[in-house]
Amino acid sequence: MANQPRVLKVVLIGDGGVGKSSIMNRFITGEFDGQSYHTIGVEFLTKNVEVEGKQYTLQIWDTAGQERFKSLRTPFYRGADCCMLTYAVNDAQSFHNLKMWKQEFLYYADINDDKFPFVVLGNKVDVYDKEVQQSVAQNWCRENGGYPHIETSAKDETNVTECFKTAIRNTVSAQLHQGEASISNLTSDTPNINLKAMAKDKQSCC
Ligand SMILES: Nc1nc2c(ncn2[C@@H]2O[C@H](COP(=O)(O)OP(=O)(O)OP(=O)(O)O)[C@@H](O)[C@H]2O)c(=O)[nH]1
Repeated sequence: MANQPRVLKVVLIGDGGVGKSSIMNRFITGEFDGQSYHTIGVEFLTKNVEVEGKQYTLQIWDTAGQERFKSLRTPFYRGADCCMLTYAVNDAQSFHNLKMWKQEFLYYADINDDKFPFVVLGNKVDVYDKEVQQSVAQNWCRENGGYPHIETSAKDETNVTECFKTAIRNTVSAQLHQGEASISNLTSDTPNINLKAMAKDKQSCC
């Protein structure tokens, strides 16, 4: 059981057309399709990934970004371990909409915790008509919760594997901190149990 890969549910959200499906497909199949097909509802694929000597099964949920599919995508936010807020670097509006996406996710995932492990992706970094500078996006991430920010290209494969590995590291670290925070809330008269070690064990189970 200890060697079973840990399953992590990662949800990709962001405006229609920013490249969510392309990022997922590039990561899973290694291929890129220049055609545009709007996702209807959600699709999910899995992939086993090793990070720092540990095995994870990433369950990647690609959601439809178009407003008309809102009711189809939001039921799938619950139970997410991590959320990738995605914009396209050549589409400033998709970057401005990240705040709305974050709120939608927290509301429908029923999460109050602002420390939820979001990762922000600026996709299509291969294009020449960049509208969102990296420093601007990094500032937004810093001011909105200290989220990792990664510029990706599903087209030329820039940082595609790296962004999912960052998602894993960030999720594991956030869950570990949550475990430690709940431990520190317990009274100190539990002397015979190493609670911190238990929280760490929990990371490698299920
Ligand atoms: N230049 C470039 N184009 C990309 C990149 N990623 C995706 N595209 C193109 O952008 C378009 C939209 O990509 P999708 O992956 O369908 O976007 P999406 O975010 O899944 O869109 P919805 O399903 O509507 O939410 C397609 O024509 C892709 O080929 C990229 O990294 N660089």
